[in-house]
Amino acid sequence: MFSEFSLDGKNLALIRGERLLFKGCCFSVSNGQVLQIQGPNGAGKTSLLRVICGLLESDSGELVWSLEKKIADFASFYQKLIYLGHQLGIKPQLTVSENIAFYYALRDASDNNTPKQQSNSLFQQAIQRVGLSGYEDELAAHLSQGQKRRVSLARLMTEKASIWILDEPFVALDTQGQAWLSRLIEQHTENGGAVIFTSHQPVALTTPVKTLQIEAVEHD
Ligand SMILES: Nc1ncnc2c1ncn2[C@@H]1O[C@H](COP(=O)(O)OP(=O)(O)OP(=O)(O)O)[C@@H](O)[C@H]1O
Repeated sequence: MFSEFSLDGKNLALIRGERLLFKGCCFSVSNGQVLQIQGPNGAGKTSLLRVICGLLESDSGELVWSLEKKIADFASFYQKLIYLGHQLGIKPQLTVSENIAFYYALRDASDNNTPKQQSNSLFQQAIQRVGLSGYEDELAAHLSQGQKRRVSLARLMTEKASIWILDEPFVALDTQGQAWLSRLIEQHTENGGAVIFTSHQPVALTTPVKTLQIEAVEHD
């Protein structure tokens, strides 16, 4: 379903403030693969995700994106990724329905090919799939942390991004929510997508998971 792509991180190093967070960081991700970034608090996992998304620049090393086996510029790749960070990106003053409708409106604004009626039925399915049926008219501000996380994760179903970049996506989810997210990730990779995520916990997936350990650099 997704065109052929790969992303290679080569010898990346990052300094934040005066502190060298990591160096010599290498990884590779392509269609159908899952990469879990692990490491202690403050090692630089979120920072690395931000480097991958182009929100931070590494101090050395490079990221090599390729599409259909050809080296691609970041702008072409940017269209293909979605980043869900620590901030959930939901609007507390809007209801669950309105938040999810907003994601679809964003998607439709950049995609004239999906008929509106199709979006509406996808929208109902999304609310059901994230397990928030019955909460459609609840203000997001009044939801629990896990329910807010579920609203945020609905974006994964609205976008057609091939690479999902997820910072601690399992945080606050209950057992059923974790199983649902695991299945969503598996389905995405079965369709040829890729997922890069951080988690302090091991995650059970049927898709093989590559791991990248970020070690805190020793400072004197
Ligand atoms: N804007 C900033 N300026 C300077 N240092 C920063 C900035 N943002 C983050 N840092 C520092 O970079 C380090 C790595 O932060 P980061 O959030 O990437 O770690 P992490 O591995 O994701 O941690 P955690 O497991 O706690 O989420 C931390 O020591 C943090 O204080």
